Amino acid sequence: MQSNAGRPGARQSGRIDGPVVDRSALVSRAPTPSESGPAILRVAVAAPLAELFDYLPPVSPAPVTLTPGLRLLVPFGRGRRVGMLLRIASHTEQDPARLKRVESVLDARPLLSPADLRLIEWAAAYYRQPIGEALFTALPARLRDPAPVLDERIPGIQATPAGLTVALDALNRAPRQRDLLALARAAPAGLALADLRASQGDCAATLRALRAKGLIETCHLAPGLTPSLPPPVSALAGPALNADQQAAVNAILGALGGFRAFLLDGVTGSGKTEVYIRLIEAVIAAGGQALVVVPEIGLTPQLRARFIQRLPGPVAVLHSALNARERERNWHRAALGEATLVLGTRSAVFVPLPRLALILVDEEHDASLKQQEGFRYSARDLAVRRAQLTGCPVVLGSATPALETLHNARLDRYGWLKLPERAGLARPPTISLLDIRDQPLQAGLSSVLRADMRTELAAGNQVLLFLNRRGYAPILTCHACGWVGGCPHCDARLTLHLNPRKLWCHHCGWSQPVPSLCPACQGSDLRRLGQGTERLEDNLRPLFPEVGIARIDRDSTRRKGELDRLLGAVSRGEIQILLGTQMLAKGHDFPGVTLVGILDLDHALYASDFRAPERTAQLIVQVAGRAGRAERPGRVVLQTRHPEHPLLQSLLREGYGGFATVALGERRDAELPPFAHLALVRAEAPGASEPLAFLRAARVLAEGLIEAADAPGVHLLGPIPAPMERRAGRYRAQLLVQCGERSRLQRFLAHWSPALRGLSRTKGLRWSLDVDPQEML
Ligand SMILES: Nc1ncnc2c1ncn2[C@@H]1O[C@H](COP(=O)(O)OP(=O)(O)OP(=O)(O)O)[C@@H](O)[C@H]1O
Ligand SMILES: [Zn+2]
Repeated sequence: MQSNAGRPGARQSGRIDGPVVDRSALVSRAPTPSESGPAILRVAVAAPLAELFDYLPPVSPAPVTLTPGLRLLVPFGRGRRVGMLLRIASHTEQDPARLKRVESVLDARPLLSPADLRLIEWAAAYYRQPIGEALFTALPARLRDPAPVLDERIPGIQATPAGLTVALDALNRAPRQRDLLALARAAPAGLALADLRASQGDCAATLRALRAKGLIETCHLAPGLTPSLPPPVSALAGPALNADQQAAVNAILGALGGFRAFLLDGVTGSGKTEVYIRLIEAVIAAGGQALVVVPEIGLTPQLRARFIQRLPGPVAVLHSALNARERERNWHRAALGEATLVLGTRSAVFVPLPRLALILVDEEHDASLKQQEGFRYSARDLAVRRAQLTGCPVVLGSATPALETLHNARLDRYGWLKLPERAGLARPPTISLLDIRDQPLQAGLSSVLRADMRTELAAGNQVLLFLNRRGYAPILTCHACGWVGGCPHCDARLTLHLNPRKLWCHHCGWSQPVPSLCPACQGSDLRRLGQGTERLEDNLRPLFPEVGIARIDRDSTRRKGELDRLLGAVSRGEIQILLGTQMLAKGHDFPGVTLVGILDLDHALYASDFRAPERTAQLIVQVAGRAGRAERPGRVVLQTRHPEHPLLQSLLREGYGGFATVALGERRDAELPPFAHLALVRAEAPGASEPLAFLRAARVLAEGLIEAADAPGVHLLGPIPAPMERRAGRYRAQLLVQCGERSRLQRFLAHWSPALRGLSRTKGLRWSLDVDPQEML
């Protein structure tokens, strides 16, 4: 029997090939409990297991009161595992004599509060994910190991006795040193280095100089005591808000203190970020903490700088460019209530915030807010749930809201705040379609677009070219026999890259040398078909030899700090032509860009995923939105061979709102989200038949359960092979579950997902359950 069997409220969830429950974990050599009945500790173990496990308290008295949210080291199977204490009970379903004891308590105080635990438990239940997996996904990665939390003292500097007494005027010839010393003197308990860097920029050399003079020394600050620094010297006050911005700010401020969800529906360049900053200012001034969640790519240095420069710190930033220690330290500063603002990607939605008063989700339509592996949660949807549990407002901001979000706004579930106009003097860009059928192209650019580029560059403006395909050429083929370089592990072609030179699979990462002769017929006429960003860059240089050109895509920004460097060069005007993939599409504010060229999006117009039109429309509007963000008006030229395509026509005539109305109508007719709710089971195995066989069995199981779960109206579609059937050497298939009512779907999944775990599997078969899937691949 499993440790939580029969426990009221026990949760089960689907899991991927996790270890089976090891019953030996429960066989105990521990001392017999006392007569009075011991406390039973219910623990979630850091493993993909849905069950909670019961343990006895540790033998030696714990250094702290046992409270939910503490990490424990527990015997498990033949080894030990880190777990988290979730509940303290007075009895167990197990034979108490067989329970093992907790070995030790790892933390001095709970890492998660009851409210944090509630959110994570809710998420694990909703997404049918093992609780241990969900919990430890929400914590900094290092805490999966029995390591103690980081030394919480924060490295900083403080003035020495000499530094406190020296006359500041003595430093007049070194004004930076004088200013930093003045800051240090004003903070007798010391200044956190991280805050100093955030507020003053890189000041390592100045600090070294001051230290050499014996005026400052390094120190460690206790958390919770770091003073907030004044905003940096360079900071400017924000612009006066326009009427729409002010109305949005007022509506949201009026909702503080209780739950309410808002859609901030503001066209590109309408000043949504400015609205966020005013809201956060108010929250901080009232002693609260704010949480801002942004997509992977959205956390650009520019956005970080805007928040950090305008708001009194400390700001805890959480993104993938930080190393694990920096992330963990920022996590603690948030959890201890010290950071007033947390700015982070997806997993920031779980960061503990004792005084949380406002949640903002920027670019809420972005697909990267949904985690696509392991614990498959939507950070946007969890942000709304968290706001509800916390009793605070949540604001979802976008120029191209997800159809789900627009639907909620139309039904009045969300307050709908609109910023229909660009802020300041900026006007909306004009968009034109350019029919390139029969047009001679150079570097993929029509003569019209090239002429437009010359005009803008001559006027001292910047040009942005968007091409959503990285590498040199998507196809390498033999002109004699028709051989095409394909991935040996995927149903996909290999992309030719020249820097470094290789044939590369964008789906599984496989790469191989570029052949000089055709591997099939030994012919020597190998041709490169099509154009990726690498080739576009090469082709542009001879066409525009005079100007600075920068390419921004995943390859060109792989090195740490490279994206910052390139974006810096753009904003200083050292770059005139900026080309790249969708990394360029979002969030950037390039005031000098007046012309945007969209080179080739035609393939996206005919993609099979039901969300493809929505994503394509969002991409076009977002890319177009990079044009004309300051005084100079912007133009967008979209090259296409399908100028009559309805999506392009509706976008052009009626903008994103018009497109969305049509798209929502189509979703209603097809009974797709937001008019129905989906769950997707994916299975993959080394052979083609196994995943389909597993999913057929899953379907039979489901058909038998729909009635038992009292979930009529749950429909099963499939199984079918995935659109790309073979990937990384494995065959993939999927089974879709659809239901008009979310609660019914949940009821069905509650029965089905534990049953799925009992299905027999062939060796090497893996499966996963994705609730509210975003990608159907
Ligand atoms: N009230 C205002 N008056 C003048 N300028 C403003 C005002 N509000 C914002 N701006 C400026 O307008 C520009 C665009 O603002 P912001 O980047 O906040 O827009 P956004 O809506 O977040 O854009 P996007 O969704 O396209 O990323 C910025 O340079 C910002 O400083
Ligand atoms: Zn591959």
